[in-house]
Amino acid sequence: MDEILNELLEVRALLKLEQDEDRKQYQLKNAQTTITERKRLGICWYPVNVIKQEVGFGNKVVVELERISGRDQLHMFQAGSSAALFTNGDGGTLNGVVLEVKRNKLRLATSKEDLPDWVEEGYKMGVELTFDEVSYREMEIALMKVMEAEKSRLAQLRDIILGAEPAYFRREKPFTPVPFLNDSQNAAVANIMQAKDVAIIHGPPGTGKTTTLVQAILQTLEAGERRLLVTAPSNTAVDLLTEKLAEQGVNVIRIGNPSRVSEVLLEHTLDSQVMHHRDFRQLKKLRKSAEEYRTMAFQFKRSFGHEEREQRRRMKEESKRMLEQADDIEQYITNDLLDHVEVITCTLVGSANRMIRHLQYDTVFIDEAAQALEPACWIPITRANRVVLAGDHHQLPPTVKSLAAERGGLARTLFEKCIERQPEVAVMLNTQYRMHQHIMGFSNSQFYGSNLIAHDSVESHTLQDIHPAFDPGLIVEFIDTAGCGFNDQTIGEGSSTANPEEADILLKHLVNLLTPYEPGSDPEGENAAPLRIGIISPYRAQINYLKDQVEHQPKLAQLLSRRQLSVGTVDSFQGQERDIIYISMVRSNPEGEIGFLGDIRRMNVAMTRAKKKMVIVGDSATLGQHPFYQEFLTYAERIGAYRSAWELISTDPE
Ligand SMILES: Nc1ncnc2c1ncn2[C@@H]1O[C@H](COP(=O)(O)OP(=O)(O)OP(=O)(O)O)[C@@H](O)[C@H]1O
Repeated sequence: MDEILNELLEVRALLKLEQDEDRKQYQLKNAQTTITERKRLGICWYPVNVIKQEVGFGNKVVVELERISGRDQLHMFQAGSSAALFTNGDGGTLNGVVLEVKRNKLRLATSKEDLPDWVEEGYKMGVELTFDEVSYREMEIALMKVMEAEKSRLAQLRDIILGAEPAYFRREKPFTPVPFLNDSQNAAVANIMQAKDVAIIHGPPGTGKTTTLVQAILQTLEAGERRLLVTAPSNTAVDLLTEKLAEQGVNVIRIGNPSRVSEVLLEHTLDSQVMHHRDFRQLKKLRKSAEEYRTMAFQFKRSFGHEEREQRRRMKEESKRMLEQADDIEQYITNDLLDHVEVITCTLVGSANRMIRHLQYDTVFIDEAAQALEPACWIPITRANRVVLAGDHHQLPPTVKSLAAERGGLARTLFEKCIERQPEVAVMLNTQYRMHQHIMGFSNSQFYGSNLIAHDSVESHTLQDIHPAFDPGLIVEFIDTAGCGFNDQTIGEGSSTANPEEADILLKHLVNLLTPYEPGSDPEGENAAPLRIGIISPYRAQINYLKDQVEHQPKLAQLLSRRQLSVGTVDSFQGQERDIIYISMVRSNPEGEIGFLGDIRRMNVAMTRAKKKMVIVGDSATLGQHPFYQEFLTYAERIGAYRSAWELISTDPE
């Protein structure tokens, strides 16, 4: 027991380090720069005008701001960001959360029921992003709850998930397989239905993890559980699940701000559900009257006499009284909705949102659990009777900014701990629907114990299936630049690395491959989709170079503008797939220095994005000094994927 408490104390200490580092990086970027610089960085708009004020949830004022200078410049504001309105008139600031951003306007939900006087007094104002302390505070609260739990359900879940107590399953419980799921997917759903405490879906690339998770949620509802929480660390994943559940006719409410605007998502936000409630009209009427009183009150400016000030005070009070009443009605509507809902969806931190933080759930589902910080996972678990985790601990771990926290193990997830200490709670999905068997082969042997199988529909598919003009050729190619005299170069004070010559070889190969293909000539049909290509590199400087060069190749530029070609970091491709993937390894030096190519989980993500063709360009002499890449080279030779870059160089007309 003490061991578990010590472990949690350690996690708490690491989280503190991370918070300090995160804040430090934020402050460095923000506070030590001038307003002009902050504007340039896209974290500040200045000056802005208040073009509208209204009353939002909890009687707090929502202001709509419009930027006056720097219009249409790129910026970092997005729904959900913490931001503050500020003035250098009297140095005031007003904290809030961004609700919505539209080109040069944004709506800020402030933390106050009344705007401070400086807003009305004609000072120049700006709005800027602030450091997000809320997430850290919620993680800290959750960790404390977990550590303090005794003889409660939370205490049991903590001990089971962290491996100190066995997990219990009702294996005798009958389960009817879902007809369109494969055997391992059905086994994962059955495992969830029979689990009393915790179950894990381990979903390697392309194995239908989302499909399986959605079916598990439907089955759980069918079995009579009411009110489930479905969460993930990222808004994108939460949005996807919300849409899929809504599609299945589930009564679902999305708490928090969706990351994109879609009809289905908007319809399922709490705000929208409140608006469609039968008692909403009453609420609206009260808010409107309150607004009228406020407007009247503001007609009495400070400079007027005692009588007017008194009037202003009375009207503001009346307005406040009405708003309180409106708030009660809103609370009633919200409770009514949350009492009857089947599934609530939100991010991990969002599960501590004040609208739902008091709720308990029969089952909490956490998707992308292998990418979430442990303390963030505890936030929803403190509200759970049962927990289901889904993810793949062989793909990207969560990002940790503090080197000390990372070294201390903060990137080690709850998913990883649980699957290692309680392997029997997990079922691995073993059939993948993405990669040709040669593309799957290496990752399969390195990470999945060779237990993955390529489904019949993909195991031998080739580019010819997309377009008859393609030569089926090799499915996997390793283009070896060893001996070509290339060298990687450090860019920007050691922060990134590039290898332009390697990039040129890569693009030359791609242009050759695409010779028989005319953009826009893709076969038409119900399931036909245009060819899609991805170029991945772990290094930002290399990506910048590649992007620049792509613009100079007419066909590639055309594909880029048709969104059939994308160039990006490994992280930007997580969860995605392309027909063709090129990977630029960059590292090429006599010291065998491979930098963060040594992060093999990141490389596993890169190597499992391709469906029909994967081309890796790199220097075998440098890469081969690392055992993982040495094995890759052996694999490439075994399947006949090895080629020397000389073949490409010698076909150069120059
Ligand atoms: N049982 C199945 N039969 C046929 N196709 C399936 C099956 N399960 C999943 N698929 C297909 O596999 C693809 C991936 O499914 P899904 O999006 O659920 O996967 P995922 O595991 O969440 O993906 P990722 O690897 O990005 O995490 C989809 O095109 C889906 O239609």
